Amino acid sequence: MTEESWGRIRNELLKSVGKSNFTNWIEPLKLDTFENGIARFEVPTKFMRDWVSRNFAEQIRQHLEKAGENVARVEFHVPSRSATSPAAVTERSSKSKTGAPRAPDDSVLTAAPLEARFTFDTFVVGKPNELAHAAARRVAEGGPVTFNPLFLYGGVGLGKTHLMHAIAHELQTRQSELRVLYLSAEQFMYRFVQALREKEIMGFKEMFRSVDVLMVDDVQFIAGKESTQEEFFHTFNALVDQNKQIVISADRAPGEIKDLEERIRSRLQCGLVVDLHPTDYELRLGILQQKAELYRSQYPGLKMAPGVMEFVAHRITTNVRVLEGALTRLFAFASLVGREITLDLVQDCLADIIRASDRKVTIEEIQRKVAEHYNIRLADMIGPKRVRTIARPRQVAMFLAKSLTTRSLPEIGRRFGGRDHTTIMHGVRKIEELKATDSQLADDLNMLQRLLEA
Ligand SMILES: Nc1ncnc2c1ncn2[C@@H]1O[C@H](COP(=O)(O)OP(=O)(O)OP(=O)(O)O)[C@@H](O)[C@H]1O
Repeated sequence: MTEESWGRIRNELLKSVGKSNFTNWIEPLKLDTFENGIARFEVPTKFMRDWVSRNFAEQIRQHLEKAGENVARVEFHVPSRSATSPAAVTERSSKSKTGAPRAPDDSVLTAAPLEARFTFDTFVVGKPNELAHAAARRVAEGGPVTFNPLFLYGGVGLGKTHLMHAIAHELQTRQSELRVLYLSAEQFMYRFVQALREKEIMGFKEMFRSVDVLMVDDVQFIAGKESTQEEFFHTFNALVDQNKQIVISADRAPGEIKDLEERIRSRLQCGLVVDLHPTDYELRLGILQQKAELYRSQYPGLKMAPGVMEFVAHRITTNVRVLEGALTRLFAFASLVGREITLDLVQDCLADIIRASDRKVTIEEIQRKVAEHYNIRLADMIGPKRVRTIARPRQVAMFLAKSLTTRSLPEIGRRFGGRDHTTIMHGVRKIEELKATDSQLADDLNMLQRLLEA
């Protein structure tokens, strides 16, 4: 391949990766050699090497191939300073040319792959995560270090990893010369053990101490692992001394991680400790709406009945990962069977998830809260009176029993003084109809639902 044909290929790449990716990542590549089907490119920094090999190598290889070059793989290497470290490599398959599985180091694990969709743009902000989001944004601005470390914690699937990747993406865009290293605590340990085994501990130390931003996910993993903790401690101190930003995440607050050395615990508490709270209804709805937008473009023509998103946001409260999984399943299922996404379809398709995440609101609780709200006697909820002032709240309670519990209509009927399931169905429909036009009723329902969920 000549410089000239590489020039043409670059033009093609510009079209496929877009202007800003091209300027950031492709333009700085210098074709070094092209021999035996291996195209070697020079990249200015290690970080860039890892980034390009993770995100663009395959595209580059395909473009070369399209242009008629017989290319088995592309490699990137940093000249001079880091010439001794292995080049990041991407291959057509995970096997090496000899057919043997690749050793882990072949692909350079200096940073774990970043998930492209974990950006600030796709992160929905609500009350439960606004502080964590603001702190992450501040770090991502890349200005002078104001708190070190930033310690993000929260339960499973609440967005810790998403925020960390978002910081890395943002820093990358703003200051591509920064060396940002993101990895899980498990990978940290893995690399440490490997360095010990291969007597490359100096290289390990040098690598970790030369980054500008270090992000370690799931730090609770190193608890109880003595020598990894020790090494982590030294790395941490060395970076803080150089005023380099550190971002840490864990599933709980530093003080609550068992078997963590006291000196590490206190270091972790030194900066800003913020938690991601469990999601609330509004945040869940926001996340669902955002994801649904994406799916709508993927599955054009698929219809969704009103109230579906609200129902899912009410009923699936476990965590965002489960919420996303539910939506994925819903769209895939609906498109497979060619049906509109209705509440019935949701109940069919997500029954297991809904059951698992059921908050166990009881019908009795619903009756009590609704009676209190409308100022009627609890006994009248299940009694025979038909006056509107009692019948309407009773229907509201029926509606909530249907939407907030997994009880069947006959079962709900039994709890409402032995009424027939058709009566319950009538009540539920009535409220469904009314709430579309009666804003007072819609507000009442919202408030009651929130009360019952609290
Ligand atoms: N506020 C949010 N907006 C949009 N998506 C979100 C939000 N919070 C979480 N998610 C999504 O939920 C999923 C789980 O999030 P993530 O992997 O960041 O969780 P985590 O807190 O790191 O969980 P774990 O403790 O299991 O590692 C991801 O797909 C992420 O994009």
